[in-house]
Amino acid sequence: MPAAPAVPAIEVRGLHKKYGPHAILHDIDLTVQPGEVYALTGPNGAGKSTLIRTVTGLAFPDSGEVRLLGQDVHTHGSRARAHLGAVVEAPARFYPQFTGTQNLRIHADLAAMTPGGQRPGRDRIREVLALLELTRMADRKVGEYSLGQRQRLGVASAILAGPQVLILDEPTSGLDALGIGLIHRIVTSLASGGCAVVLSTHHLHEIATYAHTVGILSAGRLVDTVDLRARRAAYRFRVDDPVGAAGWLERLPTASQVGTRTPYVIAHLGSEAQVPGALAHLAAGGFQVYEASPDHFDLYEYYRARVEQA
Ligand SMILES: Nc1ncnc2c1ncn2[C@@H]1O[C@H](COP(=O)(O)OP(=O)(O)OP(=O)(O)O)[C@@H](O)[C@H]1O
Repeated sequence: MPAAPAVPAIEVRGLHKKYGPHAILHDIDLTVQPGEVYALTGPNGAGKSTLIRTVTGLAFPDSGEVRLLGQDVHTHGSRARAHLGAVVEAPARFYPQFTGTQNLRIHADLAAMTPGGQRPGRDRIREVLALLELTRMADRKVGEYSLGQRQRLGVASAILAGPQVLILDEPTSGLDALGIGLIHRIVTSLASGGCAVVLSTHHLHEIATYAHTVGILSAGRLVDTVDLRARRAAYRFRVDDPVGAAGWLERLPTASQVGTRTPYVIAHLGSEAQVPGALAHLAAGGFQVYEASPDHFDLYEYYRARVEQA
């Protein structure tokens, strides 16, 4: 019997939202699968935070629906959010007179109240503080934290209960370069364990290296969804005869979407493991190959063109 299709981690269908007379989100559809890192980007005021607040159930749509792991977040909120970790305000709100550890204990108590929720213990609190490099600050009052430290504590609280869906509004704003790398590593590691991650960001160069999908929101519309994994599968070969080499590479079963950008022939190969086979194939066809490299996709240039067109 074929396996049942996996339930998407996040499913947004036909979402519309207005603030007063102003339409903010128009007909948004998006799906995020378990293990996927989905980056939401777009100009200031495009509606990213509004979309994130609506997806987490903090704001209500005028029409459309949002499901987290199959549960409607607006009609079955506590069940839908049982496996959700989120930071929807930057920086997240904490009690400034309590320490980082005490604030996380409060979050642990809240996690225990969700349906089927278990209270993360002291070891887990220590673990997430260490993961976010906050051990040194653990027993200091949050009122004494810097902006970046509060931002990291927000992510610590979001991952405390081991979420299956993690939603972060601009998690790297206010962080230094090492802090940004830290968030990326945490997100990547959670996703490889099956957690679906949605994050909003303006940092295109960074997300281009690790997000799987990028949604471009412009004036409340999701104008494009870019599959970065497919884009990363392209390789380019500098050859003596790009047009002839393109015709020849098309015969290679592992090559697809073959094209030329003189002096290169470009092909999607699925993975790096296929590069030696492609080189051998080109050599067998009598083509001189001077250089082979990944054909990097310039997300920034793509984004700029897409937003200007929208
Ligand atoms: N509570 C509110 N009441 C009325 N209008 C709002 C409210 N929240 C947001 N808006 C409007 O909705 C639009 C989208 O705002 P939103 O904060 O979602 O954008 P954003 O893409 O997150 O922007 P940024 O990149 O600047 O953070 C803006 O025009 C904003 O003025």
